[in-house]
Amino acid sequence: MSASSFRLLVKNATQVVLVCRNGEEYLTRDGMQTLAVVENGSVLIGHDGLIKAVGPADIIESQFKGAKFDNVLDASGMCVIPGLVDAHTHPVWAGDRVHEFAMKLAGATYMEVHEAGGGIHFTVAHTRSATERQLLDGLQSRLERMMRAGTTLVECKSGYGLELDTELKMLRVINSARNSLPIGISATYCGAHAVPKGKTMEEATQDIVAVQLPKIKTQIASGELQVDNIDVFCEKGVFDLNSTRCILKAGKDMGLNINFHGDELHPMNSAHLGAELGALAISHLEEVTDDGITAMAKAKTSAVLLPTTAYILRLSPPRARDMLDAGVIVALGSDFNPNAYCCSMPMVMHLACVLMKMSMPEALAASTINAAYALNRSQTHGSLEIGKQGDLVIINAPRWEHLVYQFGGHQELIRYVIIKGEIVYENDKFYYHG
Ligand SMILES: N=CN[C@@H](CCC(=O)O)C(=O)O
Ligand SMILES: [Zn+2]
Repeated sequence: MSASSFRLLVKNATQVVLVCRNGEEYLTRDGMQTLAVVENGSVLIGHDGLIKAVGPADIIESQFKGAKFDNVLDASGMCVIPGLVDAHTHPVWAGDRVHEFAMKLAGATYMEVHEAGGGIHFTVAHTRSATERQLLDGLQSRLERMMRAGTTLVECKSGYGLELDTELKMLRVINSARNSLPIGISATYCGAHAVPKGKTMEEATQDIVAVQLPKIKTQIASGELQVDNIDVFCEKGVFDLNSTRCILKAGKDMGLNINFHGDELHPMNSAHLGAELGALAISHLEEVTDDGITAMAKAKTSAVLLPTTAYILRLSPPRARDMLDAGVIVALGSDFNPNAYCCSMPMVMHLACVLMKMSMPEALAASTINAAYALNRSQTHGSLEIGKQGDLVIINAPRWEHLVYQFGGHQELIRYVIIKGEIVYENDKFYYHG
């Protein structure tokens, strides 16, 4: 091959986990059992940030003899996996809720706290009065923390404003983070995260459909905002099925992907609604019915499961095995929010394995290709294949499964995080205890 130049060569990794190798948009149960892995492999990333070659180290070495590389990382003894994708977070807010964690540990339920004016309402009050700069500072440090834990693409929701100005403020903050940090962002408008104090559900629905969405549409058209998805918290005492349908349809009509909270605390028929509307994803699903599972499998509506929430709220975990057996596309998310303060997808994968009985390959596929599918990004993210974005995590361990197995050990295990072929995090304090 003629001499050419590239941004990054990662060579001689003990394992390169491709996840899949045939351009799959997602994996269902059978495809998740044995992920595509190259032993002693290399990955080459071009100046455009895209993967140019991935495969056995000796083949890549001879194929690219004489080529120039801006950067070469010798990954001998280490493993490479695709950058992790976190398909569900609420990272823009002010005011922590550590006091509510104490209440919940003492026995209060999520809805008891919410109905007493705490929970989302507490965060809404603090987020409304925070400045855009304060919110951006908080968001940036949370996203950097996620990046250090291996996340390279993350879904970020608004939803602590519940009125036009604050929802727009949150979406602008997400936009600024997109422009100032290397991490990939999928932005979600979640103005229907709760019914604001002083309004009925019907009034809140009307405000979203007639006031908030049209304004957001104008700002998307003018290029002021980039918004990818629409979300509603479809739950008893929050938004019922009809209001949810009305809001999601209005969002879909303006080109947003439907990606909403459903069947979390009560069976709401959210899964049927998502399938009916062609939703790309429904999150939570702790209370989904068997029929709902069947409907999601048929519609290829992915299930974004959030083991941190079930763990913290001591709920029965979502039925991942039943969903996988029925052919549902299962993805994972951290659900980072003031209730579930977890920025780490490796910890989410561990919880998914232990609490939801997923295998480690299933958990990795759910945190890469399937999470990318939930965000409509699996053409560009979620696996190490030629032409996809060069987002990688290099783990200082001889098998990739250590990242899941060593619960809370990701900070020591992750050696490099790479986005578009650039090192965005280098850990020089790494070590490996076998
Ligand atoms: N369930 C609704 N929304 C969030 C919690 C948000 C909050 O409590 O602030 C969730 O996905 O867990
Ligand atoms: Zn959520």
